[in-house]
Amino acid sequence: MEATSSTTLALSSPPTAAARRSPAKAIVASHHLRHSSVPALHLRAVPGPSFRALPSPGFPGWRRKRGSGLVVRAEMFGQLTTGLESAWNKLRGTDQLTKDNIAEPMRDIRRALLEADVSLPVVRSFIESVTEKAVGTDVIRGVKPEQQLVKVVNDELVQLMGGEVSDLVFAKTAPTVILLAGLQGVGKTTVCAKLAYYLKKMGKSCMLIAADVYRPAAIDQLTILGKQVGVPVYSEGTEAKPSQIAKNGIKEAKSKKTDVIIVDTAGRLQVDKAMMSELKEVKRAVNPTEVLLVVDAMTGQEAASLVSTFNVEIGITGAILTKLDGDSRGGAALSIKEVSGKPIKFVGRGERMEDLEPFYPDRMAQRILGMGDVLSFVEKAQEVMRQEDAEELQKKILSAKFNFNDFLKQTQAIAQMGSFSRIIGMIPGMNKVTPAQIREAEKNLKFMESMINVMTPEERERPELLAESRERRIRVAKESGKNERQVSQLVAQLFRMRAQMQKMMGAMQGQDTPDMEGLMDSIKAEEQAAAGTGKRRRKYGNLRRRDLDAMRGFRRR
Ligand SMILES: Nc1nc2c(ncn2[C@@H]2O[C@H](COP(=O)(O)OP(=O)(O)OP(=O)(O)O)[C@@H](O)[C@H]2O)c(=O)[nH]1
Repeated sequence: MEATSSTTLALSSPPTAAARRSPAKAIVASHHLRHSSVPALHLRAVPGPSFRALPSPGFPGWRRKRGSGLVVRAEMFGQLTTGLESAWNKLRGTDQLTKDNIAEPMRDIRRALLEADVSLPVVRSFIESVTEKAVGTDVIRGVKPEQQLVKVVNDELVQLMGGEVSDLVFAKTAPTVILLAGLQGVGKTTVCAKLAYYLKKMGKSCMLIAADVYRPAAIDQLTILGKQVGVPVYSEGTEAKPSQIAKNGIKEAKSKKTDVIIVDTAGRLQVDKAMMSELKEVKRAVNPTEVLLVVDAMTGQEAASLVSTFNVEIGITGAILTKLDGDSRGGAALSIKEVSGKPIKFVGRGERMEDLEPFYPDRMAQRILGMGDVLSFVEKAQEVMRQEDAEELQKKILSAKFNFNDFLKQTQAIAQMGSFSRIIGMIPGMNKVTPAQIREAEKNLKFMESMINVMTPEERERPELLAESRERRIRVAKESGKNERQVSQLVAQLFRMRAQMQKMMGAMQGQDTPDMEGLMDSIKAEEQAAAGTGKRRRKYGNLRRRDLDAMRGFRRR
């Protein structure tokens, strides 16, 4: 038995004689960004009776130790993890992520991905989007640039692998038919049984259909594995046509009210016409809910183009990636979704029946980076920052200090989140806003920004300066190409926002009981009264006067 402890460990060089006598001494915990620039080999230390021979890229020989009481296994995608690490190391001592200082780490990431056999177009678009996001990321207090880059890379890796976990789809009315395809030796027959075992644990009854008639041993193998997991296997030997076997098998499964039927099909050494047309025929005969292509992780980006080819030829719903426990470099896991558009639904991580699990892009990304702790630290820091920002804003509103910087920050935050129109559409009750109104709102935002941009830092900080000084307003108007009245309106608008926000915050905090009705009435009246109507003129006839009143009112505070 293995894997009771799963601490990720690293050796910075092949073990010395002393280290071989005591492997534990040679192991350095890697739960933090390491300083070493020496490529580290990722190992998983698990208690066990022997020291198993395991893949050791770059350090042949030393893994043959036996009887040490320690089982050491290469961590998945260890080489890729190591390659990425040199990227983080290059950012040490910097205090920000910039286009310049990120160039070299991005080259390391690019190299690491290519060495991991990720397809070139995928690498290119990945690098582009990580660069763009990393440079545009706000600095979070307490978070180092290298940690921030880890987080950006993690998020992009998750997206690259499909974002969400792609669940198995079940037919609305049973049985669900799963058709498995794949080249010879990829682990298809084994996956049939593993999947049945997995579904059985979910409480589903299963049946396996042996439709691989070209390799008699495959039928025997499936029968044995079926027995092992306690699932019936339907077979008709090697004489019948695969499509007919599958049809008959489904009939039998239906009579037994089986929930899920898994059809094992023949594998070939390479994609050929005969294979594709036979698969098409079986697919037509069984009308499957899922068609899953089993691919071998060791074949790297080749696996991704296979998924693409099968999808074009027969139409598939997803892939199952086997042999991830081996010395695979990660190219398949990282390329499949992006290259083929089809998700990886399961991964095989060993030969045992329980070694099949759903594919979780986020867990996979974390395994690749080997930095779960850094990621959660950055996430927490982001959360704290959001909270601090909100608290800061709240304080400012309550003490009537909401200024033009805050105003700008808010509008820019909206811009960052996407176009104004999309944001408006998301606000409940706001979806009746017409496109013309949205365009108008966007224009207004730009209009206001142009005035704020020419204010001095002091004026932005203390809008009272503008309220009190006509010269300042005239200057802002001149520099922004607007007129004095427009600047006065903007200043008055900020004071009105302060008043409204303060009243609402006060109400939320139970500090006073503002005249909410009056406030809402006045907002509604302003919205309803169309510009230039008699009602609007009566109520807001002297807009300049009202603006000045607002400023005076707040100057007294
Ligand atoms: N290490 C490891 N071995 C696996 C995994 N899945 C399958 N295998 C092994 O790969 C070998 C081939 O598996 P099969 O299931 O016979 O492959 P197949 O695709 O059905 O092969 P054909 O019937 O010839 O098309 C077997 O020795 C399996 O035990 C896995 O996830 N990890």
